[in-house]
Amino acid sequence: MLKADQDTIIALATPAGSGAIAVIRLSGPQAISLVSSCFRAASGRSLEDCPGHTIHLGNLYEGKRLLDEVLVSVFRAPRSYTGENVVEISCHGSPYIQQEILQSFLALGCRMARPGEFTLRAFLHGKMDLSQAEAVADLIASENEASHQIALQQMRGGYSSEIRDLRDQLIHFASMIALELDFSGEDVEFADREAFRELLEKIARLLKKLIDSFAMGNVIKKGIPIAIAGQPNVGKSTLLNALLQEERAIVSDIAGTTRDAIEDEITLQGIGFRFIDTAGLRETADTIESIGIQRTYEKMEQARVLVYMVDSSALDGQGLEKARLESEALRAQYPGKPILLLANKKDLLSPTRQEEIGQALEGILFISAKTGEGLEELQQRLLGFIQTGLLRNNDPIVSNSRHYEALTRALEAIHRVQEGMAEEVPTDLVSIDINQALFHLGEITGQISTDDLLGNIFSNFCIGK
Ligand SMILES: Nc1nc2c(c(=O)[nH]1)N(C=O)[C@@H](CNc1ccc(C(=O)N[C@@H](CCC(=O)O)C(=O)O)cc1)CN2
Ligand SMILES: Nc1nc2c(ncn2[C@@H]2O[C@H](COP(=O)(O)OP(=O)(O)OP(=O)(O)O)[C@@H](O)[C@H]2O)c(=O)[nH]1
Ligand SMILES: [Mg+2]
Repeated sequence: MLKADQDTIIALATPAGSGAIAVIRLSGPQAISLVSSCFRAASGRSLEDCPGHTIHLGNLYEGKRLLDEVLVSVFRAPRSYTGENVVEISCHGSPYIQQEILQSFLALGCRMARPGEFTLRAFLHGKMDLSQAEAVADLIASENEASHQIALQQMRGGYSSEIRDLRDQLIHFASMIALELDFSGEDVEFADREAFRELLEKIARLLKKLIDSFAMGNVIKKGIPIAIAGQPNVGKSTLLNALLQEERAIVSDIAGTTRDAIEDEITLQGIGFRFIDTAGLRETADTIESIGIQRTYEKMEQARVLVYMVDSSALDGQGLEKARLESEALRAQYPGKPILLLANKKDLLSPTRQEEIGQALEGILFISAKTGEGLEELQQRLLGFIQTGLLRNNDPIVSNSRHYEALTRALEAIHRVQEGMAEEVPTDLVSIDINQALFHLGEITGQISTDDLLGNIFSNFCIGK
């Protein structure tokens, strides 16, 4: 079913609905001849005779009926996106015209493309490897600069060429070792053990680097989670609303207003941040509130950055000491997690009081969620926590969980090979692990794939891609 078969497929490449222009794309052996048979070019030339990568103005007909005046782009196999003959029809963007054109080609023997089928064909014709094809879907889905950068980098080859290269070298050793096994009676060594060890070392280093990048890649793709926690009534929900510029969470002067975590995303300087407003932390007999508080702890656990808010207008001497202890407890509980101490309700504070609090709680940031004062500085501090440098340098970042899985398995197999060699395990056993590593590396680039896997990946694409 997933073979690059002889069908000519068709789909709307632009979003459904009306627009200035819509693009209908055909791919397959008959694409050019089918369009040619119902297109009359203004130049008088036939599409059949024109070279690839050319555009033609003309009229499109269904039988004798004029459908639209269109621009037709012709790509000839193998120089096209899919590697097949491709024709793109740019028509006027009315849903009616789009449907009429689609219908007329279906009647002529085209078939509607399945989701991702154009890109699947590009993969099957060797126009791109599997990780590049997956990046096409990520690119379309990316909504901020950071995830766009990652997808674009992966689509242009990313880490897959490096993986392919190391895999090829590993195949070389695998075949040398297989040769040794063929001569098992004699004591011969075709594979240079020292060079092999170096290669394994190199592969393990690359895999580890890629695996480590996933934590960041995943977070960037989904938005960096930032939990806003603190006691009831300090102004957490007011802050969420202020950041989102929308009345997302209920605000009231009743302590315990927020019962369940509420989250939403905004983009700051190209990076998606997911802010999570939580139920205020306190001892409570209320069952529902205590479930909410339980959830607060879960969200604090999952967050990349913790914002801990206090109500600065309510901090007397005792409160100040309590806030200091709380912040220390948090640092002990979440070691390594950036924690930002926020003093809210600055608008209610006298400058001298602010100074006293600032001295007692080092690094605390004063804001007023109500007036918006200090929010700019808050966003700057949050951005500072996330190494923006990571987007500037060109180190590849893995954001695809299928790749993460395969990389992890491949590294495990490489480690087993390394151990096996160190312990002088019989060569035939070591070669099983080498093959495992080859398998998992090949899964990433698609050098090894099954119809099931491909079906799974491409069915998540949109139709027309
Ligand atoms: N109109 C249109 N815009 C589009 C696409 C498309 O298919 N059609 N793309 C689709 O996603 C992207 C561009 N990707 C493309 C990639 C390769 C080729 C292509 O014709 N490749 C040939 C020739 C290369 C060359 O001239 O050197 C080839 O690879 O052999 C076309 C589009 C984004 N914009
Ligand atoms: N003056 C002043 N009042 C504020 C400020 N921020 C919040 N408030 C008020 O403080 C009260 C509590 O605000 P919320 O945002 O509901 O507090 P919360 O931390 O979400 O409370 P819980 O959901 O109960 O945990 C409301 O009456 C807000 O209007 C501020 O910066 N200045
Ligand atoms: Mg609240």
